[in-house]
Amino acid sequence: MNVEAAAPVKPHIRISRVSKTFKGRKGDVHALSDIDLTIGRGEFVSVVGPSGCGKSTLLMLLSGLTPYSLGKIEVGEKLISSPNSDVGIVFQQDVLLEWRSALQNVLIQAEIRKAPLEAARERARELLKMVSLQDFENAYPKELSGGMRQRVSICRALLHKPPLLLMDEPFGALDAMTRDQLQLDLLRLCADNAMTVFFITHSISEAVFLSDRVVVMSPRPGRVERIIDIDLPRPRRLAMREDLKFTAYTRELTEIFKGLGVFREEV
Ligand SMILES: Nc1ncnc2c1ncn2[C@@H]1O[C@H](COP(=O)(O)OP(=O)(O)OP(=O)(O)O)[C@@H](O)[C@H]1O
Repeated sequence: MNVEAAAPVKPHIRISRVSKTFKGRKGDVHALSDIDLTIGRGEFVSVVGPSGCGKSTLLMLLSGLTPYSLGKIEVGEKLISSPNSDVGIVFQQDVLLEWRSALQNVLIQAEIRKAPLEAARERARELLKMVSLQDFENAYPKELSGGMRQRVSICRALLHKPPLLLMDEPFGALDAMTRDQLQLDLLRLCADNAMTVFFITHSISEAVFLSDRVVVMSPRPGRVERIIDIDLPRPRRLAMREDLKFTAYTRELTEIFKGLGVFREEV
C-alpha cells in the first residue's frame, strides 16, 4: 500500500526504514518498525496513534536525544546521530523554572546557547507579545494559568528560531477552550516564523485543524499506517471545524482507527 499521500516538495526531514528497539527488563521492546516518512520544509505534520505506538519515541529520535536502532534519519543536510541543537521542543508539561519570571524562563534558551542577551531579550518580548503575554513578562509561573505557562514554554522553544519545532502533546493537559486558543496561537506563530512542525496528539480533531498532513500510526510496534493530506485553506478558523470537509477528515481518521481495532463500539 502506498501510505504517503503526497510527497512534499522540498524535504526537510527524511526518515528511512527506521526501527527502534528498547532493552526492557523483560526483554526487547520493539517500539518502532520500519518507519519511512518524508516531511517538507515548512510543513505542519501531526502524528496520531494509540497509546504506546511509539509517537514520543519517534519524536525523541528526531531530536537526536534517543538513538535509533536501524535505518537513517536526516534533518536538513544533517544525518542525526547525536543531539540536534537546531530544534525547539515542547512537551505536555511546561517544565518552567518557578523562581524565574516568564521573560527569564524564555531567556534560558539564550543563556544555555550563550547567545547575545540583548537581542534575545528583544525577541523574547516579541514572542510573548505574539501570544498575548506582553503584560506578564515579569510574572512568575505560579501566577500564570496552565495555558499561559504553556505559551511561555512555546516562546522558550522558539527563541533561537529553530527551523524545526517538535511538540509532544503540548496541549494535552489544557481545558478545551484554552486548547482552542493555544492552537490558534501556535498557527499564528507558525505563520510568522517559517518552520517545520512535528506535532504529536491524541486528538483527531486537533490534528486535522492544525496540519498539512496527518500521519496515522498502527499499534505497537508502531508503523506508518496511513498519511492523510488535509486540504483545508489557511488561515484556519475555529468555525471550519463544523465544515463538511473537516468532519469528513475526522470521520476518515476515526474509521482507520476502528479498522485497526483501536476503537470498539459494540456494547
Ligand atoms: N526507555 C524505554 N525503555 C523501554 N521501553 C520504552 C522506553 N521508552 C519507551 N518504551 C516503550 O516503547 C513503546 C512506545 O512508547 P512511546 O512512549 O513512544 O509511545 P507513545 O505512542 O508516545 O505513547 P503515549 O501515547 O501513551 O504517550 C512503549 O511500549 C513503551 O513502553
